[in-house]
Amino acid sequence: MKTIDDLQVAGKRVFVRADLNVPLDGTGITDDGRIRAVAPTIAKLAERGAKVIVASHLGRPEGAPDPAFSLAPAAVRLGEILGKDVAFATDTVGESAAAAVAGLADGQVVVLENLRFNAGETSKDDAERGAFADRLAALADLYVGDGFGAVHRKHASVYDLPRRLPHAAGDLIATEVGVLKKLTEDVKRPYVVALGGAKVSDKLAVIDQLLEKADRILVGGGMAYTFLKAKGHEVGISLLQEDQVPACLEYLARAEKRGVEFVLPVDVLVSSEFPDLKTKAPANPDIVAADAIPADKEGLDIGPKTRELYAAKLADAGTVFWNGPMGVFEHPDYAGGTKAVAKGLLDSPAFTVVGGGDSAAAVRLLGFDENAFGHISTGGGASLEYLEGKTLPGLAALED
Ligand SMILES: Nc1ncnc2c1ncn2[C@@H]1O[C@H](COP(=O)(O)OP(=O)(O)OP(=O)(O)O)[C@@H](O)[C@H]1O
Ligand SMILES: O=C(O)[C@H](O)COP(=O)(O)O
Repeated sequence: MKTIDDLQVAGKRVFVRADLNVPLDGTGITDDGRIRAVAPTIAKLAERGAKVIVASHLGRPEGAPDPAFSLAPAAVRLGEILGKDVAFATDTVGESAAAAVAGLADGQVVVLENLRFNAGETSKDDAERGAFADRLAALADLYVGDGFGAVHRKHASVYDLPRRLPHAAGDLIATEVGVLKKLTEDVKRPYVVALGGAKVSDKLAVIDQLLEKADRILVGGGMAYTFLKAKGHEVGISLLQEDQVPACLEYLARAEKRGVEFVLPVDVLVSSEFPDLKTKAPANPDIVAADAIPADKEGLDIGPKTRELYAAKLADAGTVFWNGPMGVFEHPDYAGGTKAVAKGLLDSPAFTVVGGGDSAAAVRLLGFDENAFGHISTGGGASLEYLEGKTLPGLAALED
């Protein structure tokens, strides 16, 4: 993969595909880790005299503008981090973007509006995606891929655009790939993987491959309930990927056969409603055994016995990879499981990697020192798929 140092950027319009998909509380950014992570690449390009065009997705708007997913707050925050004015275009390939790019002097930066306000960005139709990539390509002379969190997506700005412009990997992608590569080549054992979070359908499949690599897999967060269901337990109104129940059964059987320790929650915190993340009003959850979730309740965090169990399972690890919060950590009543696992990582002698936008944010928001972990990856799904050994569209496009 070429790096920024291989590009002559002075005076050129350089399109930087970043991942500014940061957690928002209304319109306020609750954790700016992903913006800080890509800022050095943007600063370097600007210092070298590029006209820098930053583009990203935020959330999952459905191919049309939605103010709730505007990148405007991220542009403001990027300006604060860089210590310079950052322009903002109110569209991605329309008049505002064209005018903003045309108005850039060397060393200036513009952030375009959310790429996913355009249906072409995420389209499964190659021609539709290609047509959108053509319009993006018209804005720039060079492409720098640095949105590591999105490299597993075959999207126009990630996969099709680098095929249309001379391209290189940004410094964040280079660092991320460097660390994760080590986890695929040379892991100190026991290798423990902790999985949680909410993107269950995306992430269940990685277990298939992890069963070949990990010695122990701890499951929490929204991911746990499909496994509990597979074990024959009722999960009430918890997050459930019903169509994956047979796959989960197969994973459990294979884990046993291969001698991979597969650890599920023994107790959970439940409530009849999802907590209010804005007011953070007390949720007063109940603690129930994992095989006794009431029909009208939802599991929202791992319980105290599970926290102790997972801490013990992390204590002797040689390597830990953790993706996905153990519960709805954004609410204080459901942050305990995520806190316990974060502390378990820090207390273990292992080389620890935390992956994922929300997982990394959780670590910081819950007061842990991010520098105490071996590596905090900006990619959740992306890092998991990398560890799975998959070809990631956004990395393959940069290698070509
Ligand atoms: N039991 C649960 N039920 C519902 N949501 C949950 C549960 N446990 C965790 N979550 C939610 O999972 C979300 C994070 O999941 P996600 O899979 O997006 O992780 P991530 O670290 O951001 O990875 P990525 O970078 O791939 O998005 C949090 O917002 C958290 O509230
Ligand atoms: O948060 C992430 O994992 C990345 O920003 C990718 O977002 P996506 O899962 O909506 O494609």
